[in-house]
Amino acid sequence: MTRLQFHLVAAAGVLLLALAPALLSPFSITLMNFIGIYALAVLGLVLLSGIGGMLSFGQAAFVGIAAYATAWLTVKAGYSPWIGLVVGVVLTGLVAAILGAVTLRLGGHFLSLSTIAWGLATYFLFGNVPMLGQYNGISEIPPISIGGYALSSSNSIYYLIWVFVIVSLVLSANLLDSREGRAVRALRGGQVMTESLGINPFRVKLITFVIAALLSALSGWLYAHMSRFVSPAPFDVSVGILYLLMAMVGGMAYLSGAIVGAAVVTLLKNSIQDWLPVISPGASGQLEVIVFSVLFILVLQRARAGIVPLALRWLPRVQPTPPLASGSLVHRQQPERGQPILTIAGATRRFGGLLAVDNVSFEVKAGEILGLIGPNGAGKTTMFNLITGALPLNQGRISFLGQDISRHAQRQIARAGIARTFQHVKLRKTMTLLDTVLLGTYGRTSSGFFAGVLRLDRAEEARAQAEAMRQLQRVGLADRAFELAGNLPLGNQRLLEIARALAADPALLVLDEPAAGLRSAEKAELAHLLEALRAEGLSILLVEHDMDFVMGLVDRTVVMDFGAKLCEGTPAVVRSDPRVQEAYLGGVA
Ligand SMILES: Nc1ncnc2c1ncn2[C@@H]1O[C@H](COP(=O)(O)OP(=O)(O)OP(=O)(O)O)[C@@H](O)[C@H]1O
Repeated sequence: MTRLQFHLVAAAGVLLLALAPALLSPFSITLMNFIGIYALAVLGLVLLSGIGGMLSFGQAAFVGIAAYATAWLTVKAGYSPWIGLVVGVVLTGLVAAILGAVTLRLGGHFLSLSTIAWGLATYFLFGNVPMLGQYNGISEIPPISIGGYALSSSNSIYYLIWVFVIVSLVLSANLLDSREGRAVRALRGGQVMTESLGINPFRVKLITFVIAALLSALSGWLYAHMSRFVSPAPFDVSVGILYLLMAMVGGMAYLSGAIVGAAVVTLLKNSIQDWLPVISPGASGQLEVIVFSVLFILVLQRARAGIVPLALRWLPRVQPTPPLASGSLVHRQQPERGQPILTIAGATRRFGGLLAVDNVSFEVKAGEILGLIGPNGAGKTTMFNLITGALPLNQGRISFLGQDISRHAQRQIARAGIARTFQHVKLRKTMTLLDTVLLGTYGRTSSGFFAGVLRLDRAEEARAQAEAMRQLQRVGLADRAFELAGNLPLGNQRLLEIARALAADPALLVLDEPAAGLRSAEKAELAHLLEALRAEGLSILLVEHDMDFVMGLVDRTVVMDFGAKLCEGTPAVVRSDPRVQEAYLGGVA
């Protein structure tokens, strides 16, 4: 399907939505209103949990904060619902920023557990504060008015709800297709990967968390003025779980999954409410919970990815948008060949009583490939982690381009010009090759969330895309730019990681066992690429096990054993050193 056809289909969908009030019964429109209101909250959850990887059970609390804020302001203080919208959104954003700042550093399921805690706390707060009507809630909330026209009927508020849904969907899609959106998509790759790209994962998580809360706030505002009544029950943690179910049914990783999931679960809930009283009069409330619990488990077991990816398999693929590709990002002036660029002086790292790196000193010079080798447990990986900032030094000093980086965080080191790859490839499998390499340009570009959402970033994005295409060409993967990273064989995935690292325009490339797991043809291709990069003036530090690969490629080698530096020199010198033969080569030379 071409882009034009896709836009025509989308326009037809919007037209159908616009005609719905003329075609459907008022009851169906009320259901559609609920679907739209749920979809807004679920859209936030998709961004937060499905795409950003932060599982939240507490999204209903944010819906509630905005709903109560507008209810109180309009009923008790007599303000317009539009003031209620502004205050509701600001208040929800503030609460989310504070909660996020406190909880988002928690790893793994501790974050999810904390979302349950504040979900419950908010529910009890609503139910116990006399000003908020306690468990009776606040009633007689006025309808929203536009230019003196009150949106008091289902049909009239319908348009407002769906305008909010469509605008939020489009803006969220814009975000995901921008510099910061790619950072959100990278979060699931873990802290070490995101930091290695110069991204501050905590900041990205916090902003995503606030955006998700703001979408919930819009949902809460519309809910309050559509229902004209708020009470604690619709903002309970169980509703937060229902939102999660909607996201999972629709497709957690897809923005459109929010609408599909909200629609399927709302329609199902409605039909359950029709037939459960017939099966079991008097117990339908409890049975509904059981039916949804069973559904949740079934979805987890059978269709974890949701409906949207299933449907996408049958629908024609939309042609990828051609890269914007114009102009170029600023390139760094590479240091003069032969100048020391990385100096390690007396680096020491202990793990308890074990000296993993023991007073190691060496230099990497501009334009050379330096190999760091040693037998298993010699301390190479620890040394690698010290250089890239993944581990702090106990003693010693590391300087890069004359700057002391010993105490720098990983992302500062990345931004200073050291780009790395990983022994176990760290790629987001569902990102295209182009997007993967674009991630590498993060530290060289500056468009923020706001610019991304409003598409004010296109000029910079065009330069970044041109750069990403150039790096893909450099590693020989340009013709596969729109394929998914997960579909590549391991050898190509390693090349892709190198392209991503090169997109950061580093002065030093550090590679962690790049030949591990590669077939000999792939190794030859990799060696050829590294030689070409050296010829262009790039400096490379290679931590590698594969002796043939290292010795045929590097200018100099540093050998480590038992945490200490054993010797250093050209491959010929190192090969003939008896200490090395004894410790590592076992007489191979
Ligand atoms: N996080 C850690 N906690 C405790 N000990 C560690 C830790 N990381 C590494 N070590 C120990 O430090 C020593 C050096 O390990 P390191 O992984 O740096 O060696 P290596 O040369 O990279 O080995 P390999 O080639 O097997 O990866 C080993 O004895 C290892 O068990």
